[in-house]
Amino acid sequence: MTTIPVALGSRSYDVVIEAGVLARAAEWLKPLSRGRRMAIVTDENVLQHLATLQASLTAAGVESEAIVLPPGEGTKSWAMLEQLTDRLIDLGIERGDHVVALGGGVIGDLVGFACSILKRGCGFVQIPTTLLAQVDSSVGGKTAINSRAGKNLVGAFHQPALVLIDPDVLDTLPLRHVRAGYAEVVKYGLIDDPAFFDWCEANAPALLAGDSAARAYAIAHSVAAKARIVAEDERETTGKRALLNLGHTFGHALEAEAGFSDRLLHGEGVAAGMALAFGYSAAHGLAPAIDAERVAAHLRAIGLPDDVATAGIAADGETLVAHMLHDKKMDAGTLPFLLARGIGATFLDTSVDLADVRAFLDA
Ligand SMILES: NC(=O)c1ccc[n+]([C@@H]2O[C@H](COP(=O)([O-])OP(=O)(O)OC[C@H]3O[C@@H](n4cnc5c(N)ncnc54)[C@H](O)[C@@H]3O)[C@@H](O)[C@H]2O)c1
Ligand SMILES: O=C(O)C(=O)C[C@@H](O)[C@H](O)[C@H](O)COP(=O)(O)O
Ligand SMILES: [Zn+2]
Repeated sequence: MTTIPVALGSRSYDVVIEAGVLARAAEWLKPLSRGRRMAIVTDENVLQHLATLQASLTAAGVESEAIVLPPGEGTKSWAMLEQLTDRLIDLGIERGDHVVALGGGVIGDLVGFACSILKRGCGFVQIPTTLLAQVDSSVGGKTAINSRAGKNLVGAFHQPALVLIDPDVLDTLPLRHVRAGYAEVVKYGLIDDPAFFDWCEANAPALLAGDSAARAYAIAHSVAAKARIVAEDERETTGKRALLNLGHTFGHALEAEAGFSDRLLHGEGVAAGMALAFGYSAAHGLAPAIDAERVAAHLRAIGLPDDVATAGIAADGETLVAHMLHDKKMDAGTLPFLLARGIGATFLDTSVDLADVRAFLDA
């Protein structure tokens, strides 16, 4: 068992990683249940793992009630937020209770946000069931739904009380979603850890094939990287946490163009966005062209998009930049970009001219 603390003072919590931990989840959840019925929120594709979780709770004498939502990015919506909060209120959830989010980043983001506003804030636990959620979204307390105008535009910082990661649940995850989650894994190498990028190049095939050692290493390494960054800059105010946004300004614009649908998964948008950020950096003499090509080649080799066209998007630079103006990093009318000086050397550039970005995207 690996336990990684997220050090945030009174909001600190542990990320517990162990194969098979879902079947023992009650060991951690029973003390949080206060002898009361626990609400578990999940989606229709996670029912097998819901059964394992509920069996563990039942065996420990903890009652639970499942709320099963439709799968997909469309669930991060006002309509689902309303439905979910009404249901939690009907169940009598109190501030001192902990709601369990069992699912991918969609369920985690929605449940976390619902819990941030329910009775002005109740507790929640993340039990992530996708690679993306295990390496990224379950840790750090960013919660949100999408608005008509863009990605994650309505949300809150609300930390979970605990994150329980069972890598074995990934055995049922379709390969397309494993690949999409991998984009957020390789992101940590590109941000500030070139040795981890080397590891990714060597081990991505094993990881994608479900090799348990590669999977365990990638999850623990990613969680440790995210925990370190979040502990330094919980609310993205110093520029440190913004590094986790590498590829996201481009990626969210591509996702918006795809209508936040299965046409382009979040991780796929991030992959294309990271390749674009490196391409832009190289085109402007900031990073060696060979690094940008190495990043794009790696993403292509494992079947992820590496530009606008391979992301399946036909929009021009002007359209994509218009989406970017909703980016949450906007500051007094300026949009800072995550660019790179090379692999493992990402930085926040506040001097990017959007006309250059338009021209780069059109080229
Ligand atoms: N809060 C954060 O810090 C953060 C970080 C990264 C991404 N995100 C958000 O996360 C979301 C994407 O998350 P995601 O990629 O997990 O998508 P997702 O939650 O839609 O899950 C992907 C698909 O896998 C299914 N699924 C989940 N677990 C499964 C399992 N074990 N077996 C079989 N099917 C399973 C789901 O039903 C869904 O169809 C985006 O909305 C993104 O914005 C948030
Ligand atoms: O945790 C963070 O900080 C991140 O930026 C992680 C990202 O992978 C994630 O997609 C996040 O939700 C994007 O943040 P946003 O502020 O651009 O919505
Ligand atoms: Zn992301």
